[in-house]
Amino acid sequence: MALKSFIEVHPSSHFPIQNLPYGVFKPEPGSVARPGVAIGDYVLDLSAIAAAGLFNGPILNNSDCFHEPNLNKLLALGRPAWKEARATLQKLLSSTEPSLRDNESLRQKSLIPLSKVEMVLPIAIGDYTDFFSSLHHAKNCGTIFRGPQNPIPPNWFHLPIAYHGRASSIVISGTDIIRPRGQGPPAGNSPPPFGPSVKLDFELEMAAIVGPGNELGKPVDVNEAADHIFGLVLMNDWSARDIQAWEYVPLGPFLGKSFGTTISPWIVTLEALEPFSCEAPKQDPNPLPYLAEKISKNYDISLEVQIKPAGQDDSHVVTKSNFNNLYWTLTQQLAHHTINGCNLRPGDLLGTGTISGPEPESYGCLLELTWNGQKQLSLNGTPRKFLEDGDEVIISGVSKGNGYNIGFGTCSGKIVPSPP
Ligand SMILES: O=C(O)/C=C/C(=O)CC(=O)CC(=O)O
Ligand SMILES: [Ca+2]
Ligand SMILES: [Mg+2]
Repeated sequence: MALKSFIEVHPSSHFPIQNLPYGVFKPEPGSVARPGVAIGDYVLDLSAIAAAGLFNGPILNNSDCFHEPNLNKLLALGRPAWKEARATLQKLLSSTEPSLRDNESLRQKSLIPLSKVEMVLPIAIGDYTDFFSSLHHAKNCGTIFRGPQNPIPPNWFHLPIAYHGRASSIVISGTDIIRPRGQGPPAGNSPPPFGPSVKLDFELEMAAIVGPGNELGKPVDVNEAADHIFGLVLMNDWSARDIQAWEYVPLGPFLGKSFGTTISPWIVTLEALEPFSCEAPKQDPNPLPYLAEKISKNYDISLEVQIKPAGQDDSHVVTKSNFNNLYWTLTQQLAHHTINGCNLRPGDLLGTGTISGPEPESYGCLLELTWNGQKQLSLNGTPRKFLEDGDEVIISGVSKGNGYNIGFGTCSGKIVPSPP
């Protein structure tokens, strides 16, 4: 029989007992942030569970990792600790286990309606890297910028391309995004125009949260890389296409990306996603040995982006994609990142890159959906080429199982005007 919680969970919920994603929350404004897992319409306060002595397995029984304002300590402990925490929590929340179910005062203390809490960034992010791992996205961008002859750079099929992003401007879902100002490409011999970006875009991405990481100088083997990934979040790599187009040759994205990146509050663990793992696309040419993995895994996660245009009450679906569109796997990304000896640390964030599928309805950003503004989308009659002030972008993600969902909730942000 399927695992069931004593807490009633609607079949459409993203957060059944099979999921138990980790976040960090404040029960009320001004209170101390603490780790929790989502279950149905509630968050279970893990600091209260730890204080009650209910993390009683061999690794976690004396750990203070659930009394931290972020998950970094838990991430550093690695997969054996993550498995123990999951087993403890699934047992504690199951319909047949009395220790929390029948303890009214602990239930009152530890189960808080999601509608009441404030979610904060679940991790302290030291470093953020953003990959470029969807072939469809790479091909579309290359065609737009360089024409259809050779859209994909020759290195693309040999290594997962990435740039170093900016960790300081990563924000939690719900945070407003201030339209960046900057230089755009000049017309003819004129000086570059300066002002609020006129080509503000979203990018549909997911990101891996790094676990223990590696010592400087000691690369992670691709076949062991999964043990360094705690889980995944949804990510929006907001991009100012005009700023980016003018600045990114020769050193890559800079101010066109670093003004804001939004992540969803709940980290869905690789354990919870395991029933949705699937074979990654066959790679041709074969990757070099350090990137050749015994098991090449993707995940079947349906992704969707909606835009709620300024002044409207309804949001409109602009694209539907799937995580399994990625060519380079998470484990290849992580192994490649460390192959030169670079060290990853607990809480580092590795963005997948924009996840575009093969069909125009599955493109992961407005650059592709409007072909760099050559076409426009109709949001129930409202035209859009790029984002306008007041527009809200809402990403959602879910894996649909037999009778339950493993969901990510949403990752949203609203554009507010540049400062005067
Ligand atoms: O192929 C190019 O020259 C440019 C590609 C992009 O602009 C894509 C991009 O913004 C990178 C990303 O997905 O973050
Ligand atoms: Ca990106
Ligand atoms: Mg960005």
